[in-house]
Amino acid sequence: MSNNLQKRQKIIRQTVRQYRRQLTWEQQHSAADKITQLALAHELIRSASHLGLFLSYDGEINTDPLIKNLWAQNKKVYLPVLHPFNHYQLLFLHYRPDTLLTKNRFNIAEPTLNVMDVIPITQLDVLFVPLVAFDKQGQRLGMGGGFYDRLLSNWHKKHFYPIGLAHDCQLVDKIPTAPWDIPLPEIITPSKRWCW
Ligand SMILES: Nc1nc2c(c(=O)[nH]1)N(C=O)[C@@H](CNc1ccc(C(=O)N[C@@H](CCC(=O)O)C(=O)O)cc1)CN2
Ligand SMILES: Nc1ncnc2c1ncn2[C@@H]1O[C@H](COP(=O)(O)OP(=O)(O)OP(=O)(O)O)[C@@H](O)[C@H]1O
Repeated sequence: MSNNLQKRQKIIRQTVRQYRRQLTWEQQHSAADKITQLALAHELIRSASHLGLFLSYDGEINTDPLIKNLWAQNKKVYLPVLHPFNHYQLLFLHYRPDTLLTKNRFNIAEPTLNVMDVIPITQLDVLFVPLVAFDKQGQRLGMGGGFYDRLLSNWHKKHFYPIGLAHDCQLVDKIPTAPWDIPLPEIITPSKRWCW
């Protein structure tokens, strides 16, 4: 990757993560409420049984209310867990109200690894994708680990439908992209559903 591209991406990450952290408790609460309502009214999500979510950190939109509503509808929720050996891979584990959580090396809560709870990514119907910034073309910039880029490559052939979740303040003019950056077909923010 060119140094210049990395630098531009780093500046966007720093700026937008700062915006996110500055959101007040009230703004966070209202944002979580709005994306939960938008998601629950979404046809594809209504018909999905197996959904990949993530547990929020560093100012990301709070997914707890959405997860609780999905559980109440008897849907199965899965969370990403860092692969123990393969540093760039995520596993998805079944998340239930009584699941034990531990902190991973990034300090993000994740289910304790138990192979019995792992689901092949191809069995997910919907994959909610975290992101740091997005633009009006649907390009996303993540935390920089390349985890979701790898999952999203050829997503059309993998059965699941990816949906980004973000605050409105995460929209930027243009994300400088690398060849492996995969645009999302949809991003839900508190104010609207962005579809491409
Ligand atoms: N909620 C949530 N879970 C997620 C992701 C995410 O973006 N959001 N990920 C999406 O891929 C994966 C974790 N990816 C990450 C990639 C890099 C850093 C990172 O650079 N963190 C530190 C610095 C490094 C460190 O502490 O060792 C930082 O905050 O700057 C964090 C997470 C899996 N789980
Ligand atoms: N499909 C891929 N195949 C091989 N390497 C990849 C792929 N996607 C990303 N990478 C590698 O991962 C690194 C990080 O990628 P990038 O900065 O685009 O991550 P990100 O989109 O911000 O993070 P994430 O996807 O985890 O949210 C890149 O420098 C690249 O080396």
